[in-house]
Amino acid sequence: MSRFHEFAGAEALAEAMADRVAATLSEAIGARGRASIAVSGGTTPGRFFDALSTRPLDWDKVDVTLVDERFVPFDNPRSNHALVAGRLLKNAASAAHFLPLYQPEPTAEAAAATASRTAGALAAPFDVVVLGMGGDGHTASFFPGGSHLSQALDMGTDAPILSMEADGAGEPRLTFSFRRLQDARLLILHIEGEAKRSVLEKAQAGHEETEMPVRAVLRRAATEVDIYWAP
Ligand SMILES: O=C(O)[C@H](O)[C@@H](O)[C@H](O)[C@H](O)COP(=O)(O)O
Repeated sequence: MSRFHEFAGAEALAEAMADRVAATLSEAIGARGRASIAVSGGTTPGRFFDALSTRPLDWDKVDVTLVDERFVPFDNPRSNHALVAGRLLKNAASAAHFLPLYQPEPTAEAAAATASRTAGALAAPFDVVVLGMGGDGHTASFFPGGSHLSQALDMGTDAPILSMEADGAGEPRLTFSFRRLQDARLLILHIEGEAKRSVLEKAQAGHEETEMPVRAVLRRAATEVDIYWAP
């Protein structure tokens, strides 16, 4: 199930989504003393990060991590950590505690195992998960044809973080599993543009998850998905 939130433009979406996420994080801190959020990288979330970074809350009680990461170090322009450091972990949000997925290990598999003991050890469920979606219907690093796709989508998978390789992914990836993302207290899918709306409609019209892995989130996430969209 999902709820569709349409906005006139990207700025209005970013402000509304930042308000909703900030309220959820503050509520979590009030209820449990800390809050956790896993965010996606890519080109879509920048405005949202800028807006969220200004929201007044007890950021020193917020654990921030990534839904997925490219297997590259911080100084690589493809790094999602670098994106979050530059666009989110500033202003009020500079006080947040960030847990990276990338680890300086010889392989992505070894990095996934190490990250599973650090970022992956954050208490489940996340308070907030923000997903993006690619034109091929991937979300997180659940890519069609991915090397560990079935394991990543399997609710029986214990490992919180897995490596993933796929033709459409570029470098090897590190990704939280579907199981660790799907029950977030607030589960958002953030997409923008007409092309992505068409991809979403195609995903909603079918059921084969290996073809469009975002379908796993749309069809069987424990939490109802809040879809945020602007043209
Ligand atoms: O590491 C990543 O790239 C993201 O986590 C990925 O899942 C992203 O959300 C989609 O690929 C959409 O990316 P765009 O926002 O660039 O379209």
